[in-house]
Amino acid sequence: MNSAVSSPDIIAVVPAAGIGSRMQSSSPKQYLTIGRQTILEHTLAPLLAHERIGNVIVVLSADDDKFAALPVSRHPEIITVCGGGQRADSVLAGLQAASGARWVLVHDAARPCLHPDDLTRLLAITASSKVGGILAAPVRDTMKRAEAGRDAIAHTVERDALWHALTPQLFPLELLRQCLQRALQEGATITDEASALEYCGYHPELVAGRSDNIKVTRPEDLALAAFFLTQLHNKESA
Ligand SMILES: Nc1ccn([C@@H]2O[C@H](COP(=O)(O)OP(=O)(O)OP(=O)(O)O)[C@@H](O)[C@H]2O)c(=O)n1
Ligand SMILES: C[C@](O)(CO)[C@H](O)COP(=O)(O)O
Repeated sequence: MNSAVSSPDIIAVVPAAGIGSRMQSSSPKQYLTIGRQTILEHTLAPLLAHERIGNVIVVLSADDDKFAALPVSRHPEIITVCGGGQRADSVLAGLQAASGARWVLVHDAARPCLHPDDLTRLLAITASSKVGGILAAPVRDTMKRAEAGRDAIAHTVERDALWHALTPQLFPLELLRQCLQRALQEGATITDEASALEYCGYHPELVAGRSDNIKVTRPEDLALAAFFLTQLHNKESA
């Protein structure tokens, strides 16, 4: 336990209200299992274990009947709220239940392979940043823009300074709440929290993160996530 931390100054929001349609599975992907735990349990573990993170707000779909059966649902730091139609609506619902912390960390339920070193490096920006930032991975492939309406190359996209946005994403709680509310009210397309701040004119920091912090999205991602989690747990127990 780090004695320098007097009390948690970060609250976490975990959007877990999706249906996982691209996963083509019978149950929402956050409840698929890797080893002995669901993807959601793997995702929650490092957040609940971090001394700077207090409550973890898990955003569930209104008809979720699985979370309550998980032991983690009884953790004293867990709060649950109902999500909305889009991920951004779910995150905003989570923010409406967030209080008592200066910072909010938003992390996809579908990203179970978060490395503790990445979490630590992201949290370190609170010492210097007033805007916040995100874990991100520099693009490694040549990127192509398709022609409208057809799978043919229109042109190559300049990949210098091009990054994959990951999660967690970390922002001052009130700033994110205000930016997300305004962006959604004004009909902006918001696919991550940083895009709400960008919409309002801010430039969040990019914190280079590991490319094995994958979002389980398609069927082939499950085996990859299982491999990465095995690597992570072997390292932690070494
Ligand atoms: N209305 C929504 C949609 C998504 N999410 C969450 O946002 C994260 C990232 O979204 P994505 O990977 O797109 O998950 P799904 O929307 O479930 O997947 P799909 O788009 O394939 O249906 C997931 O943890 C998902 O549970 C959410 O809380 N509320
Ligand atoms: C938030 C995110 O994971 C950053 O890459 C991504 O935008 C989520 O997109 P999705 O279509 O909701 O999975």
